[in-house]
Amino acid sequence: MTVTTEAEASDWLKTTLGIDPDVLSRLDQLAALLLEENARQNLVAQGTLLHVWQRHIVDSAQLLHVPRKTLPGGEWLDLGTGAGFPGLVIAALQPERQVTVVDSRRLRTDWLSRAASALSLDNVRVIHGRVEELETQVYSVISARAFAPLEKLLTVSARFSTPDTLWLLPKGAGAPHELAMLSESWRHTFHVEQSLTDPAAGIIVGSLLGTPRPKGTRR
Ligand SMILES: C[S@@+](CC[C@H](N)C(=O)[O-])C[C@H]1O[C@@H](n2cnc3c(N)ncnc32)[C@H](O)[C@@H]1O
Repeated sequence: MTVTTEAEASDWLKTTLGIDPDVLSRLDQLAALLLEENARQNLVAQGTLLHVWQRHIVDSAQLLHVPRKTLPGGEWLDLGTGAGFPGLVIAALQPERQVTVVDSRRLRTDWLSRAASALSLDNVRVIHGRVEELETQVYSVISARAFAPLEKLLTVSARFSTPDTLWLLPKGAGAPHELAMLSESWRHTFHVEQSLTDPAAGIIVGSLLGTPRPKGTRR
C-alpha cells in the first residue's frame, strides 16, 4: 500500500491508524502552524508545503505502523527534529508516551516549544543542543529523519540505546546502500522496510546489539 496524495493521507490516518477527531485536529493545527512559520524560517522544503499531510505527517506517523510489530513502550528520542518530524507527530498520536526532541538550531527548538505548547502536548521535552552533548540516558525508541548518515548517526547516539531499544530511521532511497555500507563491527538486527509515502524510500528498522570495539582490541 502507498499513500501518495493528501486525500489518501487523511484517509490512512483515519482508517488504518484509527486516530480520533481530537488528534486529527491537533495535527491540523500543526500543519497550519508549519505553513505560517515556514514563511519566517525554512523549516521544510517549500515544494513539500502543498503535501504536508503526505510528505510530513503520514511520513512520520507511519513509524507506528511500518515495523509490523508492537513498539516497546517507554520514552522516545527523536534526533534532529527540525520542524517536528517525526517527533511532534508521534507525541500527538501517543499522548501517553514521553517524547524527547533534540535540535541544535535555536530557532527550531523555539518553534518546537511553541508548537508543542499550542497543541497542548505536555508529553514533549524539547532540548536545544547537539546530540553529541546530550546527557546519556536510555530510550525505548530512537528515531531520526534526515539527520545524519547511518554510521555517523549510530556513532553519536548508540549510547542512548540498549538491545531492547527500537531504532526507526526513515532514510530515503539510499537506505539499503547505507545499511550495506555500515561497518561490520556494529552488531545489529537492522533491516529495511518500504516507506508508505514513497515506494522508492526505505526505513531502517531494528536494534543495536553491540557497539564497535576500539581498534586493536579483541572480541
Ligand atoms: C535535514 S533536517 C531534518 C529535520 C526533521 N527531522 C525532518 O525530517 O523534517 C536536520 C536537522 O538536524 C539538526 N541537526 C543537525 N546536526 C545536529 C546535531 N549534531 N545535533 C542536533 N541536531 C542537529 C538540524 O538543525 C536540522 O534541524
